[in-house]
Amino acid sequence: MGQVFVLDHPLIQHKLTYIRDKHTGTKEFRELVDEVAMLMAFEITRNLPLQPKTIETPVVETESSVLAGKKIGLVPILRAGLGMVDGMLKLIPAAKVGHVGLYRDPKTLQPVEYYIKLPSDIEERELIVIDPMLATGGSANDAIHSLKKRGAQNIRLMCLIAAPEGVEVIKKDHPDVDIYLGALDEKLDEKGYIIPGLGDAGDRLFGTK
Ligand SMILES: O=P(O)(O)OC[C@H]1O[C@H](OP(=O)(O)OP(=O)(O)O)[C@H](O)[C@@H]1O
Ligand SMILES: O=c1cc[nH]c(=O)[nH]1
Ligand SMILES: [Mg+2]
Repeated sequence: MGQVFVLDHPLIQHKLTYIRDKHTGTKEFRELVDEVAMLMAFEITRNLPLQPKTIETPVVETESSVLAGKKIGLVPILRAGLGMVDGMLKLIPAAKVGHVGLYRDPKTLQPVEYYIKLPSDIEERELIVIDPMLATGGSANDAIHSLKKRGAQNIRLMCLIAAPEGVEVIKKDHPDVDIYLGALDEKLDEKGYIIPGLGDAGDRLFGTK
């Protein structure tokens, strides 16, 4: 069964408060999402494998450690997932980036896929699907299905905020996928928005309405 990790580092929680605040404008919202994505990348890479490397310090030869070169792929769900890419690349600069374009139909709440472009070697990569919001779970669920259909073997999901409903959908349909969250909120409202949430992540990132 997939595990759910709420990354409760104080810096993440502090920044999330201002991300949620409706008085935070587009520029600051975008900067905060970028910073939180970087902090979450720090937590999510905690178990990356290391390999020994012999080096010389100015004083003595010693055996130290370097990353073992695990191949990582970031897969933002368009649009709002784009806001988290640069922050993650600051810590994982060698990652390749695939894109899945999906929007949620406002009436049916069903995801509609309109674009997909992935690194050619996704089956060898550890993929991290990124989206600020996991609401009904339909979008992330669909994105993960698309990746698996194309050969992905190893997938994790990282979101700023999730509703319990969305988490349950991913746990049920993709028990192999671990979920990393900045916060697990209370519920969805009748329009499928996360309560308390942050509103519409894409609109707040890009200044649209
Ligand atoms: O879990 P769900 O119920 O599927 O909802 C979550 C999705 O909704 C938002 O995208 P949106 O459809 O607003 O597209 P956008 O990023 O282009 O604004 C969000 O970024 C997720 O992708
Ligand atoms: O609360 C929500 C739910 C879906 N998409 C968003 O951007 N926000
Ligand atoms: Mg949106």
